Amino acid sequence: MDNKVHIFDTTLRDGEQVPGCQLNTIEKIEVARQLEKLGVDVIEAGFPISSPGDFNSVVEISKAVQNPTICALTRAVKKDIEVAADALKFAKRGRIHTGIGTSPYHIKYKLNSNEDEIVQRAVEAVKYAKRFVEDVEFYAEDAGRSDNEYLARVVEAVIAAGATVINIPDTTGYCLPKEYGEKIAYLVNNVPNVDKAILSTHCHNDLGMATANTLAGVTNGARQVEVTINGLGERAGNTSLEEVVMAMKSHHDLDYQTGIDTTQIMKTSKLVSTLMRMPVQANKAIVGRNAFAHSSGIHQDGVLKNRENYEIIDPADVGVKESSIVLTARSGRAALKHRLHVLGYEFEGPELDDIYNQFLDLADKKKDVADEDLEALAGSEKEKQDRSIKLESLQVISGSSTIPTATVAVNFNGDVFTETASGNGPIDAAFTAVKSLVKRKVHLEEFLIQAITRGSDDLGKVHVQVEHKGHTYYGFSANVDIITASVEAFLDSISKIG
Ligand SMILES: CC(=O)SCCNC(=O)CCNC(=O)[C@H](O)C(C)(C)COP(=O)(O)OP(=O)(O)OC[C@H]1O[C@@H](n2cnc3c(N)ncnc32)[C@H](O)[C@@H]1OP(=O)(O)O
Ligand SMILES: CC(C)C(=O)C(=O)O
Ligand SMILES: [Mg+2]
Repeated sequence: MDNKVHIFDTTLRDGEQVPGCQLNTIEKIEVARQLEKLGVDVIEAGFPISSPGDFNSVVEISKAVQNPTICALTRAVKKDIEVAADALKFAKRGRIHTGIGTSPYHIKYKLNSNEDEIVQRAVEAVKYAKRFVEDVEFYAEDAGRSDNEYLARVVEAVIAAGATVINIPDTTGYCLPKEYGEKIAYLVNNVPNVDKAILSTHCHNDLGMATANTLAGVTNGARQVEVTINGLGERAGNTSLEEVVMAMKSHHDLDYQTGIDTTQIMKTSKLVSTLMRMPVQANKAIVGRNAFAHSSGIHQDGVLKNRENYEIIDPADVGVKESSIVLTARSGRAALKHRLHVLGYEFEGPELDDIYNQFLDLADKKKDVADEDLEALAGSEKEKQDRSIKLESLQVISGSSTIPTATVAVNFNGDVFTETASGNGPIDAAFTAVKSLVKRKVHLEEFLIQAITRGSDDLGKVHVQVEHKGHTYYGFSANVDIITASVEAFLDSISKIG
């Protein structure tokens, strides 16, 4: 069997079903172009019958993207199929993805039907789609909870009707990896015409097993995986593209190939997160902020001796510049000594013990220790003063009928400078003022505001990530005033630039 695994990205369809993640056509084109750079084989661009906007997006993505196949979703309904075919008319390679539920739940309670009728509707839908396009994918919705024998009957019938790809969705994320793998194996072994089509996985993450199930599907014969960037998707999400691709790449022994340029992963993740306004959790595999950050002493010591002691992926392989070592009260001498060395200070033996103890005192009081804190500990004249950059005062004007304006006063080592700026919101205005005050070229890479509880009187926690001369710096603050917290976090990140 061919070891090429086709990557079918459904960020713009299943991912876009997430509340609050809807994108307009221009945004969808931007994502589609980035998915093309990433090297996906298929882009599921939308569900054209669902709204004029989604129809239009499929049309425009078909025009904008050349290499991937463009796929449009339908129910097993003639009108859906006609509209999908119309939306795909500009696609270089168009695919209609049609299907129907095959589990007892769906057949009886959702579709008010019976097994024989569902086979007939499935076959009719595939034949009808074939009138418009050569490439027809069939999904057996809720295949995860469908009886394998019945599923095999449906699959055989739709392949005979012309389906080129057969999607076996674990729609409710119910299956265990062994169970899902056995389902694929059952189809491989019991559908006589299975070699005429590609089997596809489409797993949901309700029990946190989407990636494991997808890989179980592949090892048992599936050669297309349906995935989304950052694992976005209905409810708990879909299998995340980055996890499956990197699992296959890391396990060379499996010998699977994809067309993905993995160095584009981080860029794609950030674009989707920003446009869909959906922050990536810090500990998300591959693309989370902490995925390549080492914060405890034993790990830091190990990584400094040999990166591979604690890293199974080279960060550069997924487009992350470098892994980071965060100095906290859980750090040890090795990490401190290394950072001091980078800053130009050499400490050994009792001197290192001494500065390490001072460092621990400071680290117990702070969340993480910045370079200038270390410089102060190391005795640099320049840094003997207090912390170098502090917010002195902040005043913002904002509202529905005014241009948001911010006046920010920042204390640089005792000297206070003030700047006023406007922006598309109060935070943008304040950040613009800060940027012109600090006179450093910083690029805001990530900005995340979170409320800990749900009350309107809650503290706003802000994380900021900025890039300066190829290096990344993190800032953090918490305040009941989210604009103040944002500016403080921004200044915190800037203050860490050496
Ligand atoms: C597992 C998935 O992710 S499936 C994709 C989910 N995505 C979406 O649903 C987004 C797009 N959906 C929509 O815009 C709308 O639901 C539409 C346009 C498809 C249909 O809208 P409406 O006609 O108002 O129907 P409504 O959404 O209320 O109900 C769905 C109908 O489709 C039927 N249906 C559901 N799936 C299928 C299917 N695969 N094939 C045939 N009929 C189906 C349901 O049984 C129901 O029919 P009924 O009204 O006769 O009981
Ligand atoms: C429409 C199908 C493919 C789906 O998203 C699912 O079953 O989860
Ligand atoms: Mg789905």
